[in-house]
Amino acid sequence: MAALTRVSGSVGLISLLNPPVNALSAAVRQGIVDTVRRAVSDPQVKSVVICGQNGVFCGGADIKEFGGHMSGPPLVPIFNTIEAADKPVVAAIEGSALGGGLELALACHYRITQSKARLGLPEVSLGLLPAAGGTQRLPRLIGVPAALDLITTGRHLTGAEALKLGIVDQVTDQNTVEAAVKFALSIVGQSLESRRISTLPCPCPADIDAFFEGVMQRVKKSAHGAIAPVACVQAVQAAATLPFTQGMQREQELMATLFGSGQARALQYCFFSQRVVSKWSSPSGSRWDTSKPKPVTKVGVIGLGTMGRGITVALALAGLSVVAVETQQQQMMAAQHAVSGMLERTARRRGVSLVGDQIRYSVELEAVADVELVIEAVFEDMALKEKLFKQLSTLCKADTLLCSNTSSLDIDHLASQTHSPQLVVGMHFFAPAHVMKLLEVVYGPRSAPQAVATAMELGKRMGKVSVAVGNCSGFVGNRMLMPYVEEASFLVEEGASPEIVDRALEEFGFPMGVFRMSDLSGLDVGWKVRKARGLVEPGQMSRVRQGRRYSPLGDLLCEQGRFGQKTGRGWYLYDSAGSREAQPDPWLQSFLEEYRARQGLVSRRIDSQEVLERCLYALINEGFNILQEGIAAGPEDIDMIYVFGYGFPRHRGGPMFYASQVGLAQVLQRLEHYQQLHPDIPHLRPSSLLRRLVSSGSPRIQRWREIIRMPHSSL
Ligand SMILES: CCCCCC/C=C/CC(=O)SCCNC(=O)CCNC(=O)[C@H](O)C(C)(C)COP(=O)(O)OP(=O)(O)OC[C@H]1O[C@@H](n2cnc3c(N)ncnc32)[C@H](O)[C@@H]1OP(=O)(O)O
Repeated sequence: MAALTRVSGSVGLISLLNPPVNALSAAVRQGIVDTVRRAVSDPQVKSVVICGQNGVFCGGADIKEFGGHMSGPPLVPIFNTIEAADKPVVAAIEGSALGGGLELALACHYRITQSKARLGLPEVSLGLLPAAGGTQRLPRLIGVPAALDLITTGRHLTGAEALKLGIVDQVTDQNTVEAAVKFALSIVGQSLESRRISTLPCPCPADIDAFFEGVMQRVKKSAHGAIAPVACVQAVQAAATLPFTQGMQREQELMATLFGSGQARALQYCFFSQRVVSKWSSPSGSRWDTSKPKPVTKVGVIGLGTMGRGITVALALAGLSVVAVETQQQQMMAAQHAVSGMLERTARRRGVSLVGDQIRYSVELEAVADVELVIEAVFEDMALKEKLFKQLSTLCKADTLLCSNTSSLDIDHLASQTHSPQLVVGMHFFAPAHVMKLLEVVYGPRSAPQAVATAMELGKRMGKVSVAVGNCSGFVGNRMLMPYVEEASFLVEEGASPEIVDRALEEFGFPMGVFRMSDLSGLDVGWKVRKARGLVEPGQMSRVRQGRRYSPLGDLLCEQGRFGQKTGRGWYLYDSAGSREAQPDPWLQSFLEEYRARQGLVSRRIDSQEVLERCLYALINEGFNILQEGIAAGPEDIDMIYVFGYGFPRHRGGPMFYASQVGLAQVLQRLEHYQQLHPDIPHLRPSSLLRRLVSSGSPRIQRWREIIRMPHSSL
């Protein structure tokens, strides 16, 4: 798991051998212990280089080991031994040096890196902190503010950025290991005193207490209840205020509280789930590993409203040629202007340079005749989309993939308008499309495996987490959102205020509660959908529609012109149209009182437990229905959709993982309880899959797929 060879006469070359990322498994750690001992005691070895096999230095601790019993030598003494060695040790960083991988490099006396290598301490995104000395060595090397930024965000740096910050000593575009060996030969005999980071003083800001107080406030605010970022700050504070050995003790104590936490389990589940969803499969038997994506270089985007603009930017940033079509000249010009600005801002933020002339604008649909894939992003109007798909099917090349960005309309129906329904899939982006990481790829029963594979691959090229899902109204994300949003409105009818509902959800970890989110996206959006479904009865207050409970509150607000932030009034009051500062609205309070009185509803006190249970369990219950119907292949798919598309707190793992943490029997029992109280709300009726899982002993979430696939009686 680690090999020692002697190269260039006197350099001991230690290679980590654990593909694909040379994670520090027990065997690798033992390998490092053995090879370092041999290299240090071999009189013919004058200096040492540590590298990783296959162009990757080290992806950090082996995350797969975290769930079980940890055995093998611990990292901290290994790294201390390396640092204390009396022969120079040089890290040769290629590919990645992340987490424990970077901590290993920090224990070495010198670091040489490939310019494109990725370096970072991403432990915080796994619910942990860099507990093999990372929180103590990095601040000593680059100063407290820069170390705090890297450790609390977990962001990756390129080799070139790492050089600027002083994390590495040299960057090369040549063979990194050869450069490191050459360097190792050149430093034999030099003093190592100043190279042992643990012995360096920690460069600190002037008023250290005030500094950490400010940092802690900012970190807590953006953590939304995640505990790891807070522990990271505490650990770095220890580096700034304590000697190294005591700082290390503090690091270990903080790590101990994080390591066994539910949040760490949830975040590590997210890490693996993100990879699971890329290995998609569909009920027709098509799969990621047997379906080859079609090469795509040129994409057409039709409709340059908010979504079309964002999609155009995302495609261009991924290096694709884009033909952007908007039928009205004036709207096209406005879109062109907006896209240029978005591209410039995003490129600046990401530190990438723009490639010119990637986007061609046109008012003619024929402009997309030679593209390999079209993404339609026109209004959510089935008649308009039908017409467009018919036209595209005639004018595009016979093998062009036709994709729709619809958020809820029937993909099969759109496919049926074309000559080649197998080439039609949904590509459902989330606003703003160049920022949000989620892409729902929607397949129908006739979609070709290659069409799904191509859309998934295109999403990946755009840096998205692509999740393949089946076709149904609202697909996965919006279908589950309906009961969640409806429950929130029912709670307000029953006595809660929008503030009470939002506070409970925000304390749970959502960046915004239902009502603040609705005000941001516009109440008219849901109004339009409800109208299309025949649910809206203007001026009417009836609370039963289409045979089930309905809340007309949202419709009544829209009828008053209260569309949310854009009109300065919605569920909240804003200083002016477009302002973001939500204030409780006394008008809304009296409106609700009057509404309840007219409905004969007696307002009652609703606590945050009820808010969370009714909103979240209704959402989760719909998730179980979706799994049962095979619309999502597994709970990981749903969880990644909610984490990346709907702001579900990542440290809760996603709704299905959260349900597994709460306990499926508990979720079932509470749903049964609420269903008894509200028999007119169908989405509180427990899903039969939930019942089946509970009667199977509530297995671990990783086993749900087996149970879902098992034949069962519907009784
Ligand atoms: C109580 C004391 C305990 C002490 C514990 C000490 C703590 C140490 C802290 C750590 O080091 S935690 C780990 C920190 N490292 C990371 O977070 C890196 C995670 N990996 C990545 O970001 C990426 O994988 C990569 C390294 C940048 C490579 O990306 P790429 O896109 O090239 O490949 P992937 O598809 O992501 O990964 C390929 C394959 O490898 C698996 N994998 C990656 N990293 C790890 C890892 N650290 N441990 C175990 N497995 C890892 C990944 O799951 C993929 O597997 P698959 O089966 O092919 O899907």
